[in-house]
Amino acid sequence: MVRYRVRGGNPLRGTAFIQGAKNAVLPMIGAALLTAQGRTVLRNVPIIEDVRRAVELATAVGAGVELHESERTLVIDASRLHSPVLPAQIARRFRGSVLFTPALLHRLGEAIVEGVGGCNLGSRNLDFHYLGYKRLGAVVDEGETVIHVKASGLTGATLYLDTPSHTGTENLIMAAALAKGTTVIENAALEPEVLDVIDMLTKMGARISGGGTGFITVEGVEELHAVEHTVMPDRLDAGVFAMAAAITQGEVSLVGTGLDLGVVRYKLEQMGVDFARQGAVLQVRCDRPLRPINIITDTYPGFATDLQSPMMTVAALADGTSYIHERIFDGRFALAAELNKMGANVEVAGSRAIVRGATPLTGAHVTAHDLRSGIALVLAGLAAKGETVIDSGYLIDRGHAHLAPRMRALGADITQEISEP
Ligand SMILES: CC(=O)N[C@H]1[C@@H](OP(=O)(O)OP(=O)(O)OC[C@H]2O[C@@H](n3ccc(=O)[nH]c3=O)[C@H](O)[C@@H]2O)O[C@H](CO)[C@@H](O)[C@@H]1O
Ligand SMILES: C=C(OP(=O)(O)O)C(=O)O
Repeated sequence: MVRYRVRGGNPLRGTAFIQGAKNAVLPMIGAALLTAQGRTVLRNVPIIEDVRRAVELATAVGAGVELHESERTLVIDASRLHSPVLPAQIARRFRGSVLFTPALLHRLGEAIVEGVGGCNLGSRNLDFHYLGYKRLGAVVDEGETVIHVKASGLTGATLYLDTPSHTGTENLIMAAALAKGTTVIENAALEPEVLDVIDMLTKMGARISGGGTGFITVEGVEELHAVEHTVMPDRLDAGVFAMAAAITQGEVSLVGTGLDLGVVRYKLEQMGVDFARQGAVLQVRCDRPLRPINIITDTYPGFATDLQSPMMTVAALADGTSYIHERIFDGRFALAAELNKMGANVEVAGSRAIVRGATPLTGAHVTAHDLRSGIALVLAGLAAKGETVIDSGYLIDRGHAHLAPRMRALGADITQEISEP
């Protein structure tokens, strides 16, 4: 049992070190399993619970994995994969487990998926993944709980995604990388993390073009080799630290090479937050009352759904009425009721939320329902009067590394408590 305890009121000041991206490192661990040739080294690995689960899962299928925590480095030897089973007790704890399927298919001719976890955000289908594998020549047997994918070799095909699924795109690229012939993926995801995965696969010897255009072409190759790759910075972690500076009327320098906050920066600027790029450092400060905002979540380069919850907290502290339209997931407003316990005024109607601010927030006992609602409650706690206790903190640790010490270094009063269940 993990619980966060936050006492609000301190402005955050100092330097925040942004971690490597969760949504890039997980497919990269999957990609490392595609090759039997040598050992893969991943640098700038975020030490988050999802990475620990991915290490357990890679070990369960036969990879030798060393996680060097203080060096933030993973060394993966996938030369001796022996089990096609993604065991339920590990796979159901994180979404990234779905990204192991292509490697098992190529290396062992089958993948037995006993479950896929991830944030509880309403429907999270995987039909694009399985339809894509079928088009490439796999046989997919979708049982009640277990999915069995089999293939004695994949062949390139034209694939189309109804919506540009993030992990769907990554999985189909990995499946196509070692297929015979050419695969075209239409309506592919444009997220920077997908492009980082393409970079790594290209270094491994894959032939991929069109990344970032929505139309990806993959020319299958015979084999891939192990490489060293540095995981890109986590723009969601960076967004959270920028918001923490904004709501506490603080000033924080974000350190993480090449950070681009895109639309999140522009939205925060509209709310009155100042950003200044100083070479490789992005400085964020706020010394005025926040203005309300309208947000519509979308796939990249739209406003990331994963920052919608933290932004709801910021909106609750802004002076006026903000409107949020969630367009990616049909169940991503569990935060509203928790924020309302703290004094916010959030009204939800279907996929839209109206946030009437600014209401003073008061510490309360609240629950994280998913990773991003959890971190949004941490933000609320930083701005609230008194103490906020956030339960189900494991969900926060799925995606944010060393959260309490990194925030304490900026002056926040936050502790993480771990107890036996
Ligand atoms: C590990 C990882 O990278 N997770 C990210 C990834 O999740 P994930 O890759 O699961 O998200 P997707 O982009 O696939 O899903 C987006 C939407 O498409 C729908 N869909 C998706 C696939 C499919 O086969 N059929 C289908 O209908 C889903 O139900 C959902 O409504 O992208 C999400 C959207 O940016 C982020 O919130 C997650 O942090
Ligand atoms: C939805 C998220 O993650 P996952 O896809 O890993 O559940 C998230 O990071 O907010």
